[in-house]
This record gives sequence, C-alpha cells and structure tokens, in this order.
Amino acid sequence: MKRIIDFPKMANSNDKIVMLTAYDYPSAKLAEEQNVDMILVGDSLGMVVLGYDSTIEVTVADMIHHGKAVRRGAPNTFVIVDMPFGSYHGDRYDVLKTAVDIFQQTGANALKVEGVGTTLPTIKLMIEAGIPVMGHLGLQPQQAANMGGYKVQGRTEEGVQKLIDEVHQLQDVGVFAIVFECIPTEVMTQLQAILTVPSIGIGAGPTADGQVLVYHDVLAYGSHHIAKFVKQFSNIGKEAAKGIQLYKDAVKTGDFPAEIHSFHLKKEAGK
Ligand SMILES: Nc1nc(=O)c2c([nH]1)NC[C@@H]1CN(c3ccc(C(=O)N[C@@H](CCC(=O)O)C(=O)O)cc3)CN21
Ligand SMILES: CC(C)C(=O)C(=O)O
Ligand SMILES: [Mg+2]
Repeated sequence: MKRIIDFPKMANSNDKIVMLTAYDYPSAKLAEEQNVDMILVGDSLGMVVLGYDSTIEVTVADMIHHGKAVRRGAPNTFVIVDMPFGSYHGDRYDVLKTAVDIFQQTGANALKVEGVGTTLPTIKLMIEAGIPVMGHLGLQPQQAANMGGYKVQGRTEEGVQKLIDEVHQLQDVGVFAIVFECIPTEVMTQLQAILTVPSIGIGAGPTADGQVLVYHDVLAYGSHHIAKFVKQFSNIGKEAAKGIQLYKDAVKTGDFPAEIHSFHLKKEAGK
C-alpha cells in the first residue's frame, strides 16, 4: 500500500485530472488498471451501494469498511476518503481523532470534507496533523436538507461571492485541491482565476482542472437517479441483467451445470 503518492500536479495544465469513485475491491481494481489519477471513496456509497436515499445515513464505520476494500483493490493509486455526515462538525480534537482513525485504518492518501464555515479550524488542525485535505464546495449533498435539495449553487451574485470567500478560506489553510459540485460553468472559470490549487468539477463545466463522477453513474450500474451532469459511458446494469437471466434459464432447463462443472468419485485402481 502506497501511503505517499504525489498528488497529480495538474492545476492549470492541459492534462486533466481524472477522478472516479470506487467503493469495493473490484471497482477499485478496475479503476487502478485503467490508470485513473485518483479514486474517491465517496459517501455516495450510501446511495449507490447501500440503498439509502441520501448520504446522511452513512457512518464513519461504513467509510472505513469500504475504504479498506478500495485500498486493497488499488494499492498504487491516490485514494481520497469522504468524511461522512456529522463526523467533522464537533469539537475539533474529537474530529481529529475520527479523521486519524479513518486515515490510518483505510490507508488513504487524503480525506475530503464538504463546506467550510465553522469547520475551518478543524480542517487546519487535520492538515497540521499531517492529513492532506480536499475541499468540496458548491452543492454539498450532506447539506441537502439545508439547501432545499440537490440544487445548482452559485447562481446569484451572493452565491458567487460566497464561493469566492470559501475558496480563499480553504486555500489559506492549505487544502491540496477542491471539488466543485453543480455550479455554472462561468462561475467555475471565474473561480479558477483565484484558485492556486487544482479544481475538480462535477457538474461544473469543462474548464476545471479535473472531473469526478460516481462509478455507478459512469457505468450505468443500478437504478438510481441520474443527474444532468452524468454521462453513462457503458451499461453494466444491462449486461448484469442479461447474465442473471441466462444463469436462471440454464438452471431451470437443466443446461447448467454441465459435465465440465461437475465432480466425480475417483476411479479405483483395477476397476
Ligand atoms: N449516483 C450518484 N451520483 C452522484 O453524483 C451523487 C450521488 N449518487 N449521491 C450523492 C451525491 C448527490 N448528488 C446529486 C444528486 C442529484 C443532483 C441533481 O439531480 N441535480 C439537479 C440540479 C437541478 C437544478 O438545481 O437545476 C440536476 O438536474 O442535475 C445533483 C447531485 C451528487 N452525488
Ligand atoms: C460526488 C462526489 C464528489 C462525492 O463527494 C461522492 O461521491 O460522495
Ligand atoms: Mg461525497
């Protein structure tokens, strides 16, 4: 497991950063084999893997459980683990303990936290303790209940100013990159003028230094809601359904198992 992997230094370069989520051993292995630049163990796992209808239900134990599996599947890729809902808004020394637990147990290269506000001193403390932190601005799914749902952010002058302030705050305490979720393309470009760390967009247009998407969205695996910013690059769900149907039919008809799948008693010598 590689604890020290240089974060791709691609801010304002033409080489885009490719980030993909993964939640278990096989998804992480596939992502690493295709050389994605970074893997995010997103708390979106609550929705696409565990079947909750928000990320609120996801626990620190869930993140550690899935983070460890991802690390086993992708030992040589830069892995970021999301801090889940409610795990980073308390006393900052309590939060540091939680962050250290997730960081140590998963073998992640960095942790990600949504938003800024009162968590700013906590983020600073985590970074001082040696945990690289990735920021996450714009739409913050853990705040959906406060934001009136999964809505595009930064569409008003006020909203843009808020984003500018938040970028400065995060950069000043030393985050190494920031995810921007669901903001207008023009606003992303405007923010890039003040950004000194790489921007990773999801629903933030084409100018960001990198892009991130959810594994199950990219591969059309599962029957979850598909946001406007998603492009499905293959259709695993359809392939999986086909395989299950063929298996079922083969068992029903008796075509499976065949002779090559069967075991026999050893033939005794002389018989
Ligand atoms: N499968 C999946 N993909 C994700 O990207 C994702 C999750 N799950 N779960 C956690 C969060 C939730 N996310 C979401 C979910 C829905 C929208 C969405 O539908 N947004 C509207 C915007 C409407 C508007 O304000 O105009 C859209 O139409 O895309 C956006 C982000 C992103 N994350
Ligand atoms: C959508 C990405 C950025 C995320 O935070 C997640 O997958 O949880
Ligand atoms: Mg997340």
